Amino acid sequence: MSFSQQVISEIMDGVTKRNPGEPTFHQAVMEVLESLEPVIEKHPEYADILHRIVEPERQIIFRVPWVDDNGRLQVNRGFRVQFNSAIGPYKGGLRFHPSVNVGIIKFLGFEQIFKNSLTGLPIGGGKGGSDFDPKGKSDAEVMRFCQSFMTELFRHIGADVDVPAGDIGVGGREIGYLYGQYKRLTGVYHGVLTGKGLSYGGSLTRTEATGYGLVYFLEEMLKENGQDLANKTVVVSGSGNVAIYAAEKARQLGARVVAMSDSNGYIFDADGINLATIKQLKEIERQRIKAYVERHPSAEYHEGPKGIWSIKCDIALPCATQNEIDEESASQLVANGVKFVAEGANMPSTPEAIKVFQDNRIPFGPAKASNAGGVATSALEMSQNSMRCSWTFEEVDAKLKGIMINIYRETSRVAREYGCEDNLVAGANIAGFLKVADAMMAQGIV
Ligand SMILES: NC(=O)C1=CN([C@@H]2O[C@H](COP(=O)(O)OP(=O)(O)OC[C@H]3O[C@@H](n4cnc5c(N)ncnc54)[C@H](O)[C@@H]3O)[C@@H](O)[C@H]2O)C=CC1
Ligand SMILES: O=C(O)CCC(=O)C(=O)O
Repeated sequence: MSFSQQVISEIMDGVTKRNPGEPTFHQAVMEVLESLEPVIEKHPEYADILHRIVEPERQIIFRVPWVDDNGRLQVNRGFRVQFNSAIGPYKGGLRFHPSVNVGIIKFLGFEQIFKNSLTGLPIGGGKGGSDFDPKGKSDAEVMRFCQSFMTELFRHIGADVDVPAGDIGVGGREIGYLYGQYKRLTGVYHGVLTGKGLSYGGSLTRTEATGYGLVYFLEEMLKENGQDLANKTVVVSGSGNVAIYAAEKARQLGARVVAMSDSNGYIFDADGINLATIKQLKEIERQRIKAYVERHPSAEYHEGPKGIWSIKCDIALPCATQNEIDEESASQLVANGVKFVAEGANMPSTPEAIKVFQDNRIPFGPAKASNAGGVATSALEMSQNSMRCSWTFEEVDAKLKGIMINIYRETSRVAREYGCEDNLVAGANIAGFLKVADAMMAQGIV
């Protein structure tokens, strides 16, 4: 066993023992550590950093009591994991979903360290959320929950300390309620959350940023292979914030998006999905995707989200949730001739699925790089808040595009430098790590 393999195996053993029952966290750490083998071989001095980087600086777990519309007491659990502040204030979204537990928040917070570093902007890594399910709740219930959640969270965050944003189940409505309560508790009007409404400090383009950024990244991947999006058939899983705006940008660039999904099932529309209908159903009516076929009878609805990967396409953009593409789905995509895959969701492909894509030489954009446009634009929102100014849509969009092109180029350059040509997973993990590791070294053992 080489020195680097020994270090990695020792750290992985420690992570598994110290964090029992947290398989997604183990999965996220394993992927990064494996990528870092050539780095530790070349620079053994980084070995000590690895021991520290897998341990969050702080984990906050709290009770969130609230009263439902029937006057009954409900109690949820809240989380904020402040993972790494070496290069800037903790930054990362809040997820409200019944599946949330500390392991899920730790996997997301860990990924966020490297993603945020890749943006080139001064933001550290963090993530939070709750096992609260906003689905089926009234606006008043969501408001009371958000107010209670912030009543504890406010003492741990700040514009230069920790700046949360949205993720699954947390969109403009939730950010508004959270911000209102923060302001009420502190009396301070500053950029403590991103994804805010445009009338109270939000940035133009933040809503579109993750999806648009994903497609800007994809465009660079295509360009590198002498191709573009015109007339390509695209499958996008999910139908939330990331999926909708990835589909919108892909369509603007000439592609045909034929399928989208939610946690219940998927729709296939050979004419191309009508995004106005999806926005109406998901952003306004908060309905299931099944309702699409009532408005577009020539489209098909199928129960179960996984079947979406059996649709023949040139490009697959998983934009729903973690581990949604397993080995079987990846093999199905490859057998049906998929040519490019880029991740919009966080860790949507299992390690086995990634291996299938890589073994078949399918260009593969890993989440940390390809979905970094959302958090990058959040950092641009923080800059605008600090400067007390608002940039135009075009200005923010141009900066976002520049950042995504840069992430693609840097990721492929670093992959080449470390002998992993064309492996963007390795490139993203190494490039993201090096900046944070150098900052940690410079700041001493803290
Ligand atoms: N919102 C953002 O700016 C960013 C989000 N992400 C990631 O993107 C993914 C999606 O997040 P958002 O779009 O913000 O959330 P969202 O809450 O707006 O939408 C999530 C969508 O995924 C669907 N879904 C959930 N489980 C599913 C499954 N198993 N199969 C198919 N669909 C499923 C839901 O029905 C919903 O339509 C998550 O992995 C999130 O962590 C990553 C970077 C930034
Ligand atoms: O905009 C942000 O701060 C959060 C984005 C996020 O949660 C993510 O990149 O996964």
